[in-house]
Amino acid sequence: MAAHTVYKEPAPKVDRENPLESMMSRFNIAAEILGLDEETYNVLKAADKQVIVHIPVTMDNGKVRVFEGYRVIHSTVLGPSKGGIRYDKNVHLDEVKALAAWMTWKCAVVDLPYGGAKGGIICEPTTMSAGEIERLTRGYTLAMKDVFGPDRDIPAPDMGTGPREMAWLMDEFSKTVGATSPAVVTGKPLVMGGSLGRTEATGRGVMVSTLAALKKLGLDPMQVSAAVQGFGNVGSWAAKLLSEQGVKIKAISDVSGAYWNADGINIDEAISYKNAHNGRLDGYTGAVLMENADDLLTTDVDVLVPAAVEDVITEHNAHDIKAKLIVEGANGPTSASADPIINEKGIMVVPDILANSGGVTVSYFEWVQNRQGFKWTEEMVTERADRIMSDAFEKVYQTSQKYKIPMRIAAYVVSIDKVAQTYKFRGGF
Ligand SMILES: NC(=O)c1ccc[n+]([C@@H]2O[C@H](COP(=O)([O-])OP(=O)(O)OC[C@H]3O[C@@H](n4cnc5c(N)ncnc54)[C@H](O)[C@@H]3O)[C@@H](O)[C@H]2O)c1
Repeated sequence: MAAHTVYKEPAPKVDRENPLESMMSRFNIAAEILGLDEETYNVLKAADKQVIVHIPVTMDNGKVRVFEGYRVIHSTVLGPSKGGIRYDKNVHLDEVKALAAWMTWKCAVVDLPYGGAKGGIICEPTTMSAGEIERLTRGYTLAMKDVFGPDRDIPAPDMGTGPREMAWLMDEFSKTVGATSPAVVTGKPLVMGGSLGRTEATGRGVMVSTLAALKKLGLDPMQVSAAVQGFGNVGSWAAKLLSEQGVKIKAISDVSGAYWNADGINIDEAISYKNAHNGRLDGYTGAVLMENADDLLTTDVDVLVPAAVEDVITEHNAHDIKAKLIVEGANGPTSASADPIINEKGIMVVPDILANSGGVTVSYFEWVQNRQGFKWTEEMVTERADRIMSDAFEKVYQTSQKYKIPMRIAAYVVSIDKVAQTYKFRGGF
């Protein structure tokens, strides 16, 4: 059976579990459960297209620097591909490939008519001027003009990029095709076709899926405590919305450290503090600074929300986790090697491809609004996104019950099954 195929890829440059291998090991388990035939397995495991470009940019000192950029289209079986663009010095093709495949599964699990893609440029945006970043973004867009398109491939922000870069991308693409094309990219500024509700969408989806999971576990949100790792867009919104539902947030963290308060942290206060201090919690006095920030992950709470970076829950600390529920706000916060330990302990995991899919769902709404030429109200966005998240959670949960498998594998089963069935209908060569 094809699912046993050994999958070999070059090791990534970074010193952590290869994200592509992590993704493939879960993909393989789900493929085996589904009894995926060899043809479909081989089609779905490989990226459709990998584009590597070299972008010459005139730097402020007058010299030309050449940057390497990628766009990986993993699949367009369900529709045009969708996925963010990352600007970071550690971007490497393997990671982009893994992230592109994750986008395929993420879009499929929430039933969006999208395939998966991801892009990236090896650069250090924090050391570049706005002008240099603009020229880089426009150069990348021009280089990708035949890849991007509202019906082909729709980028969005990721690490190191935001509404500003998406505005430049939209403008450059529009000039290239000779027509205003807002639907070519999502995550745009609100004034130029961005969607209401996008900022909080991922954190909101984390909250909705946490409540759905607590219900299955028979736990009352008013009686449970939580720890949230990462206090950026996803972490701070998840913490705020969960605390509004009565969950006691006992610990939060960011790059400055982890902060603990047994009586519950006042999240609105912590967000105001962060906003007034350059986006960081350094010196926050509403909670005690924990000696070791990593202890947040193993602290005594009911719910753990990793919402910062990849590979923080590993075979080394999974044994010590006390939470009954993990809701993955971040992409890939749990190494594949930790999965068996977590399953053994009976911890329920709402996996990343389900828990943080609220973001891409509202990106999809942005694309729909751009194509409709009609702006939805915030209530419309929220109500529709919440329904999509609840339905997706229920489908994954029912699949986990049916096959007696963990939620993570169930999410892959739901996604792969949808893409595989569609592939069969569309047909190969
Ligand atoms: N923003 C979205 O809509 C969205 C959607 C889906 C998935 N995600 C994923 O969620 C995660 C967070 O994204 P974001 O948009 O909130 O990023 P962000 O840059 O807004 O925030 C990241 C936060 O994590 C903190 N952090 C970084 N390293 C840390 C560490 N080692 N320990 C504790 N905290 C640390 C930072 O200080 C910051 O508070 C990423 O994995 C991202 O891919 C984001």
